Amino acid sequence: MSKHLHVDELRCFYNGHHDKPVVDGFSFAMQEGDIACLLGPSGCGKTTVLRSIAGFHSLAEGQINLAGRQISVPGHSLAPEKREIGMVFQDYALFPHLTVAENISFGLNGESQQYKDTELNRLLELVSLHGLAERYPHELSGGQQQRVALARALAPKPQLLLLDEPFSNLDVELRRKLALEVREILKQQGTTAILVTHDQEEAFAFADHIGVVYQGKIEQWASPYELYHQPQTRFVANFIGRGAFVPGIISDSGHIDTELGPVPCNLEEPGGTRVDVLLRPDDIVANRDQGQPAEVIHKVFTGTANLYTLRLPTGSTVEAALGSHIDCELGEQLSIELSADHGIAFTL
Ligand SMILES: Nc1ncnc2c1ncn2[C@@H]1O[C@H](COP(=O)(O)OP(=O)(O)OP(=O)(O)O)[C@@H](O)[C@H]1O
Repeated sequence: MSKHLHVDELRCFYNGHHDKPVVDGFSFAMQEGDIACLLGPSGCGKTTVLRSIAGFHSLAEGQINLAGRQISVPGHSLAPEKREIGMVFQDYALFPHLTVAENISFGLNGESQQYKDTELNRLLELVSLHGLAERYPHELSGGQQQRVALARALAPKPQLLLLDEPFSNLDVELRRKLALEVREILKQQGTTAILVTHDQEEAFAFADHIGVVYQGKIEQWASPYELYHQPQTRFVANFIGRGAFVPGIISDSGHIDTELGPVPCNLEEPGGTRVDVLLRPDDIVANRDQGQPAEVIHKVFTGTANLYTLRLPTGSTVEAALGSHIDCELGEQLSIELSADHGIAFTL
């Protein structure tokens, strides 16, 4: 099946900075109805890619195709309003002097009155704002305003919806809740969407596929599960989830020997190869009788668990999420062992 969106080898510059591209060799593709996320640290180029897809930034190289149409190539860019792309921004961008109903209807301009009325009701229902149609934006909470912005963006039935940090003005709890709610709405509509964020939990809750972006490129394009369990680069391993690297050596029997014991090997390198192994906090468990000593150097209580940073006898540190009933103070020794069912290692 041919993909709905193709982003091919994008290269982008900003005026006056022609020596160094901010986006370089950037590619991904999406099926219709897919929800993706571009996740990466500040300044890595996420917004530039989103703006290129929306038609606000021209390409130096590469091309973008949406729903069988070429919408951007160097020297030619289809006007943003002709792309059939909807956008939701961080700052809601609602018209302050228009009611909720009028704001949403704005996305239905050019349609017959009967169609407008039916669609408006459907959209109000969809974003659970039925009772608030006559309110003005300043009479709504941040979460409600963002639902209006979403309904307005969905009204023209866009081929693609772009969401640029749409939840970041909201408090953490509401952010997670709204991310899940919006995902449900998009899935219900079959809308293809791309979210840009640097919030990993939000990306995990929202997206089917995540592109981890670093220095203007996609480091890895994968499901949240794969990114966490099979990171393909050190950057992804570090950036996604928690954990720490410890040194290891690949044994002749195909394991990796570490100072905490053997870990299954994910690499096809010969015995004797030196590697760094990523240990996640849930790879380490307490074992009072047969464990190995580790000194508590940092501790965060997270409710269900204590997240410990532990120093091993060689000086390496690891993180361990241990049940909150295991309550040790800084400087105390814990007895731990490895319980990793797969390894994540990188050659030196
Ligand atoms: N108008 C501009 N002129 C020059 N350089 C720019 C401009 N806008 C962005 N940049 C630079 O381009 C790079 C990528 O910026 P971009 O906004 O795409 O990153 P981002 O990943 O979206 O970051 P953030 O998460 O902070 O929004 C950065 O180094 C930034 O400083």
